[in-house]
Amino acid sequence: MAQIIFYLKKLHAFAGAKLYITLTGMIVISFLEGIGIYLLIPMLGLIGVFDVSHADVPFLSGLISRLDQIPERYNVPIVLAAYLVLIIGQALLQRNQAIMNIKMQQGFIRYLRLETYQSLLQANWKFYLSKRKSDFNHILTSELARVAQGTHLFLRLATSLVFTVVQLSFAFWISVKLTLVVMISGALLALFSRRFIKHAKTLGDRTTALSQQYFAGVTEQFNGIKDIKSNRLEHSHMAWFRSLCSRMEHNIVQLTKLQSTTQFFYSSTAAVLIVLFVFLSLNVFVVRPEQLMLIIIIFARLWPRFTGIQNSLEQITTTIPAFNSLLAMQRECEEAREQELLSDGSKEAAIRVVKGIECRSVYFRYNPDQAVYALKGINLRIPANGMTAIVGKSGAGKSTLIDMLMGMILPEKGEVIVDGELLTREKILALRHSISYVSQDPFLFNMSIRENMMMVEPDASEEQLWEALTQSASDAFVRALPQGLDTTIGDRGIRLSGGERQRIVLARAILRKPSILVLDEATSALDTENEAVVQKTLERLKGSMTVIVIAHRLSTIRNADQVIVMEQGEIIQSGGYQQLLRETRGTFSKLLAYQGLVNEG
Ligand SMILES: Nc1ncnc2c1ncn2[C@@H]1O[C@H](COP(=O)(O)OP(=O)(O)OP(=O)(O)O)[C@@H](O)[C@H]1O
Repeated sequence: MAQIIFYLKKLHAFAGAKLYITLTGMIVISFLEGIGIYLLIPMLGLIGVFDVSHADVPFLSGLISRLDQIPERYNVPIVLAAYLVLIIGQALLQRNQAIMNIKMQQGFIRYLRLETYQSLLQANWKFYLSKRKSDFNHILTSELARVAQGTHLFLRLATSLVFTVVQLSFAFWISVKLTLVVMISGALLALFSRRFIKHAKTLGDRTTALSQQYFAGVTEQFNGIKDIKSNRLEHSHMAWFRSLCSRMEHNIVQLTKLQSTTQFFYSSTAAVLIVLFVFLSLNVFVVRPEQLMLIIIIFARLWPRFTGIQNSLEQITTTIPAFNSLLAMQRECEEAREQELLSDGSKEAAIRVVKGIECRSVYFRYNPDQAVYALKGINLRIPANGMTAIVGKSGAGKSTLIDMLMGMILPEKGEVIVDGELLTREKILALRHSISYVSQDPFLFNMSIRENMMMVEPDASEEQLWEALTQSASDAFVRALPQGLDTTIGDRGIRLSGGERQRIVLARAILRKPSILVLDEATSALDTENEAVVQKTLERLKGSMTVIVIAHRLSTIRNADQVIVMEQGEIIQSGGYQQLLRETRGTFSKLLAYQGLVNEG
């Protein structure tokens, strides 16, 4: 309930006055609907179904006596015209209401989407380390829609309640005893159907869990489709998918069964009650036929409302898990917030590193509950405008160290110092603004090469673009593409090879003229010839920017001013390339020996 109120407040903040207009509209429509039915009585009276001229029905008898004063020939047209105006007016209102409603609902979905997306973008890297990508897809698609639907259902429920209260008052006015019978029966049924609502909650939880599994599974499957196909794992994956789909189908059928069962109970009880009513009215309470007619009409209006309320409650209950997941995700994002995305797009000024970056006794663990440290007692100095290479076996902690230097993660113990000043949360973004990072599996947007590059440097000239492409050894292959720089790449365009993608991303990184260029295995897919070009470029760049390189292929780092060798989260060797080469017993020499590079030093 608390979650629904939280989102209702959000809806209120988003929709403002529109919310009240919609709610009022919903209530007015309900009223008109009620009056329309009420008008049936004089109409029936006029056509002589029964005599209502002396009817002891509140409001109606007054209306009828007024009709009596008008010449009889006008009575039928007046009542029929009133009925027409009412029903057409109501239909028109309903039309506008439906449009307004959907506008508000869709607007609210957009608002939630933007808010959630922004919270996600504002969260720090550590938050992402603990999440699956599919969780974000799931939240932003299915769960968000369910939350908006739940909020909408809640509004419908609120108007239903208002309408029910109004109708109940009418009914009380006509006959207290009979209305009490309806109410008590309704209350008993509501009590009885509590277990249905509980069951609905369980099914709702299961729906969330299953759709989360579905999203995660499908995303992972298609990420790994090459492995699946090349290893002939199609059958086992199909079996997994089939079983998940069956469970989802079963869950939905269960939900519908539950809803239909409640519907059945309400309809059957309605029939039993109507029979009981007619019997009691005629034999025990001795009610006039017009009154009985009205009571039955009101009852027929009221009972579906009870069913509707029950139904809405069940449906709202099934959406509560979605409310929980969205709220939990937003709260986590809030806790992990490292920045505020400003609507005018402004960012903090980039800082240029002039002296260097230092780590002093830095410790870091991915999981504070485990004893294993990914970084242990790291002491190092990365001089500005030089090239530092980080090497070591897989899992040694190289990427973690780079993340620390880029301010993506913060030390558990120890300090990171940039140009003599402690790297605090406040300075992280300014530091990152001065970094270009190229990963092993670089990311390119599904647009042209030009657009991909200009994204980081919107004012770049044609000359600057080509210069960056030349420096990353990409100029020749880009020229050979059908539309050169304007060729679309990615899923909808030309598919580039791993090495080509790496070079384009490297060009993009260089174009930005960062203060620090970080290459995390960024040249792993290049052939020897292209790698030599990139090496020369790095050699040239290092005078004007700080270059940090992780490389498994040690030939890449021959020009490094400093090499840092890591093992199990610690720095076990460091120094110039040539110096480490001379330390024949050191790990670096061994790594070189594995790659047959000892004599090439
Ligand atoms: N997101 C994470 N959650 C938990 N542990 C992690 C995470 N990322 C890395 N680790 C652990 O931290 C240690 C260091 O990993 P890191 O990725 O820094 O190594 P690396 O030297 O870059 O390896 P590689 O060369 O294979 O990329 C490893 O033991 C790894 O299992």
